[in-house]
Amino acid sequence: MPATDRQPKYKRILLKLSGEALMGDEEFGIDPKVLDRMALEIGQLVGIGVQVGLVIGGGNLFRGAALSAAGMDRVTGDHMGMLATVMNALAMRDALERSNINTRVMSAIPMSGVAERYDRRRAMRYLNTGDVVIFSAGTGNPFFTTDSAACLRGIEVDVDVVLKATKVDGIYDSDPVKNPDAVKFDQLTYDDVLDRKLGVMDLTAICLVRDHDMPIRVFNMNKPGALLNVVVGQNEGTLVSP
Ligand SMILES: Nc1ncnc2c1ncn2[C@@H]1O[C@H](COP(=O)(O)OP(=O)(O)O)[C@@H](O)[C@H]1O
Ligand SMILES: O=c1ccn([C@@H]2O[C@H](COP(=O)(O)OP(=O)(O)O)[C@@H](O)[C@H]2O)c(=O)[nH]1
Repeated sequence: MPATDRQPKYKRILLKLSGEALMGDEEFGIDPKVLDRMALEIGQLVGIGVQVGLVIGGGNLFRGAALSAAGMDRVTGDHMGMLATVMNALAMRDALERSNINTRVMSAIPMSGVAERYDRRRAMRYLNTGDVVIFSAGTGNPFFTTDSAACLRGIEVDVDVVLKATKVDGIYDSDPVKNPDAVKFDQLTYDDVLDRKLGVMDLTAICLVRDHDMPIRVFNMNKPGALLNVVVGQNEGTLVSP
């Protein structure tokens, strides 16, 4: 069925893409083919009238915790990680705009001339007009992750659901990358994720969505069409809700 014949379940979403997803088969950096594929899939959502906010990680470039383990000051490492997310956001905007999708990059760290400073009300106006808004530089603070930034921005701009796109099919009873016998869940509560210490998202992010009853769906972005399936209400991945 063409994408345009499918009715969206959500009016506004926040899609979180991990930085590593942008690497494709490379060891580091950004694979332009992956960006183009993601732009195509995001364009399908815009095409059926869904308002899309995006948060992109920075793990394909720098992670504060890894830099700190190698001897760097942690806060400096986290600043580098946040700047990495801005680079990814600029690359994604470029790919989206080449697909004729109007895109705004906002940054939690003021960066005049490169990205607009994050402003909630302005972001909501852009979303209302159908522009994709990329929220970059995480929360602007060290010691947080872009999963937390995605949940924070999603709650702030009042999305219907936070979608965490990852490289596994959902949330399992243990890490499926390490345990081939791991069993996938279709649905979990926030407390299930916390009590069972399921490592797919950091605890700060889970606590934040739990406190605000914001549903999250974890799904595999490497599966073609999965994003559209999620948005039209099909049972992809794992739903975490109250
Ligand atoms: N219980 C679990 N269910 C699903 N994935 C898990 C679980 N525990 C750990 N993971 C790992 O979490 C990763 C998803 O997080 P993601 O943010 O996409 O990656 P990263 O943290 O490497 O950027 C998966 O690739 C998977 O290996
Ligand atoms: O609010 C934030 C968000 C991110 N980061 C830093 O940016 C890096 C990249 O983000 P993340 O690890 O979440 O990216 P992903 O795993 O999604 O690629 C993190 O490791 C942190 O060092 C941060 O300090 N504060």
